[in-house]
Amino acid sequence: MKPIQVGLLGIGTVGSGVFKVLRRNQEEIRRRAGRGIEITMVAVRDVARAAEIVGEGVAVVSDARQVIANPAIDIVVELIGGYGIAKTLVLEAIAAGKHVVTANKALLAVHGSEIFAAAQRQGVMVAFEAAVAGGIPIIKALREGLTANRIEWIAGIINGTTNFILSEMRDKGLDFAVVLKEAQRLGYAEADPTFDIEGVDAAHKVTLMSAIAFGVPVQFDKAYIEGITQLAATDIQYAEQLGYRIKLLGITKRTDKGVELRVHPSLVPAARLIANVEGAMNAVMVQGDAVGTTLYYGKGAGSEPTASAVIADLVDIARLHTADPEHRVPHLAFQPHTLDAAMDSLPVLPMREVVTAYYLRLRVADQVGVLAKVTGLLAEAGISIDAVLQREADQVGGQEPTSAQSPAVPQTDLIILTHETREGLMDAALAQMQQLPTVLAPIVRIRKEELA
Ligand SMILES: NC(=O)C1=CN([C@@H]2O[C@H](COP(=O)(O)OP(=O)(O)OC[C@H]3O[C@@H](n4cnc5c(N)ncnc54)[C@H](O)[C@@H]3O)[C@@H](O)[C@H]2O)C=CC1
Ligand SMILES: N[C@@H](CC=O)C(=O)O
Repeated sequence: MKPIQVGLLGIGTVGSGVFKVLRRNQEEIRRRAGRGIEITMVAVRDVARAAEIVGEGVAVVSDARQVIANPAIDIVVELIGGYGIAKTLVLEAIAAGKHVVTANKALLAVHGSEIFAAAQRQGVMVAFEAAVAGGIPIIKALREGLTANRIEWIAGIINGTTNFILSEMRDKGLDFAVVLKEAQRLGYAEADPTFDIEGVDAAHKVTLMSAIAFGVPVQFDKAYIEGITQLAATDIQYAEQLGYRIKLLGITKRTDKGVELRVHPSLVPAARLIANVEGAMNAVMVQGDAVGTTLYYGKGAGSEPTASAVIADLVDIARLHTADPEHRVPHLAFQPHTLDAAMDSLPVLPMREVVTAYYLRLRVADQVGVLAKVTGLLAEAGISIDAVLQREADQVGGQEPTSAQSPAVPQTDLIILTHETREGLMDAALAQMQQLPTVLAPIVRIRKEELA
């Protein structure tokens, strides 16, 4: 059988990895796919540089539309990134009857419904294993391996840049800005690192997993997103003293009222495997009713790890493209006509309806009765306390007094762990606590997940 012909749009970090791995492992890949898979055309901004990577025998062009228009190309691989030109090109490739592989989580999280619907109409596949957790085959696991299960929840470390930053801040006591620069130097961070550190990249990924897990459309606009830029080294150290690590988690959970879809820093018990995922590594926990808890671990970014996922998609398409479209694995795991109806019974919940536990840190005046006032307000709100810790304000260092603080007032940090409560109740209690004259700085609130 003649080889499948692939056109690459973009040959940067991921594209060059795809090219190298496909060439290095071509014989094994051919035996798996049942036919060869060859990159025959590449579109890129810097044609001369790309020509050096691909060598002779591969056409390198600067206009991506030449790839899409080439009738010999069976699969278009979009590795440009972003929502702009990438969206136009993906839709044009679909309209031209090409199968598409993409690593672009931003594009699919925001415009997935439109893109999957267009692909459905054209009878082509849009494969995106590399879009979530890089080299970890989590899309395949959720869509196929766990297909017997009613998925209960997913919690993942799905952004390598932020996990690297949190690990380095904890281990080496380094500042946020220093570690971010290093993450950029190592190629983990997105072109605009704001997406990484503000939690947007993780929200793109958890949005895709949520849709596949619960059979609902992709709904990035309803995700709650909080990054790590406000996180103080003080809290990382207090969490450690209490037996927890702070991780940026992407969480999606099925509840009686709907689906939680959120990204924020979370305290996780230090004994959990996921709490020990360090550096730029990713890990995803999935809880299914039949299988129980499963954990998937590996490299979530980088040239060859991400290429591994892109090529797995190419092999899938090589195997499946001759099947009737209705006999292929649905893009979002569930049959497309069922997605909108499921949204009615499983709406994405507003953050005030989310139920979770909390870590609170209050910088307070070290006076008689302060603790009683604070715990009294929590009790009035019906919020149960799990543990209280008091530490001298300068004991872990790292926090300057705010302008509201008088250096003459002895200060202390109250650290409170609560049991689970509704976020709306916690918001109201925090607003009241913040009004107390003995509370000297903005209260720190970090959510806490037991993940058991
Ligand atoms: N770098 C990583 O580790 C991972 C990246 N991804 C995703 O993979 C995609 C690609 O990422 P990278 O390879 O890191 O990006 P990159 O910035 O290294 O490469 C982008 C490539 O697109 C080309 N390009 C830009 N505009 C173009 C246009 N109009 N026509 C043709 N080519 C054009 C550039 O010349 C470059 O070759 C993004 O969606 C990213 O989010 C996903 C997982 C991991
Ligand atoms: N910037 C991302 C790269 C992969 O998606 C990350 O840090 O995980």
